[in-house]
Amino acid sequence: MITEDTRRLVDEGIMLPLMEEFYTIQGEGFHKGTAAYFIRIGGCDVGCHWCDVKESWDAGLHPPTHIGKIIENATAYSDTVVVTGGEPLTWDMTQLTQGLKNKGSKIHIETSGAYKLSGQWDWICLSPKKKKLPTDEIYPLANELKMIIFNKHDFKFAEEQAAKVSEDCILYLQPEWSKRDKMMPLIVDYVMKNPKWKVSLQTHKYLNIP
Ligand SMILES: C[S@@+](CC[C@H](N)C(=O)[O-])C[C@H]1O[C@@H](n2cnc3c(N)ncnc32)[C@H](O)[C@@H]1O
Ligand SMILES: Nc1nc2[nH]cc(C(=O)O)c2c(=O)[nH]1
Ligand code: SF4
Ligand SMILES: [Mg+2]
Repeated sequence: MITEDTRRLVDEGIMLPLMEEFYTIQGEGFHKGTAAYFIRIGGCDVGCHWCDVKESWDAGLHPPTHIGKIIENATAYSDTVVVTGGEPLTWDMTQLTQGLKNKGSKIHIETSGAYKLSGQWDWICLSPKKKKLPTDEIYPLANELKMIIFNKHDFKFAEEQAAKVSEDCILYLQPEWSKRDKMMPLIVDYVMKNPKWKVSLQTHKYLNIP
């Protein structure tokens, strides 16, 4: 049972439901290959049927954890921190990112952008989902757009989303993991015909690391 006090601290972003934290190599997108400390915050109701961390969805399963502890752990390992989930923007990220910034961390977020943007970010990886589109405010701020390709229609959705981000936003197509053998040849073909896009692979899954 969560007390009223804990609930208030979570609402204020002083505590967050922490699913897991781990030091690894960023596997995806622009920073792939870079060592980083990952903070996975529980809670997401976007509901992607192919989500590879469904265990994260129910915030109630993940212990409310003081951000001071999260920051202490992260900064002991790495100067680059990736905040992911779940959907991290379910929560107010102001306090967590301020605390990390005070310690000089480079702070990256992996987000669907479906909820109000909070926090200060050095790098925003926006991965829009059809079921709950990003808020208008996040598109111009995204540093990379990472579209997941599960079927052929996803190329059209990817183009619609690319039309909304800034000129300098780096565009990635990433195969949905279970469909990678089927979709990868289509992605290769698409990127050669439309070279504003780049391929992103979930390289950590090939490397067998978290
Ligand atoms: C698990 S999500 C968490 C962050 C946020 N909720 C989001 O969707 O961006 C982290 C990244 O993994 C991607 N992803 C999730 N399941 C995937 C799958 N089965 N295959 C490929 N990418 C996947 C998401 O699109 C997102 O870019
Ligand atoms: N190594 C590694 N790289 C990642 N990039 C994005 C991830 C995520 O789940 O947000 C992820 C992840 O879970 N592991
Ligand atoms: S938005 Fe992210 S965490 Fe939520 S279901 Fe989709 S991929 Fe999973
Ligand atoms: Mg992942």
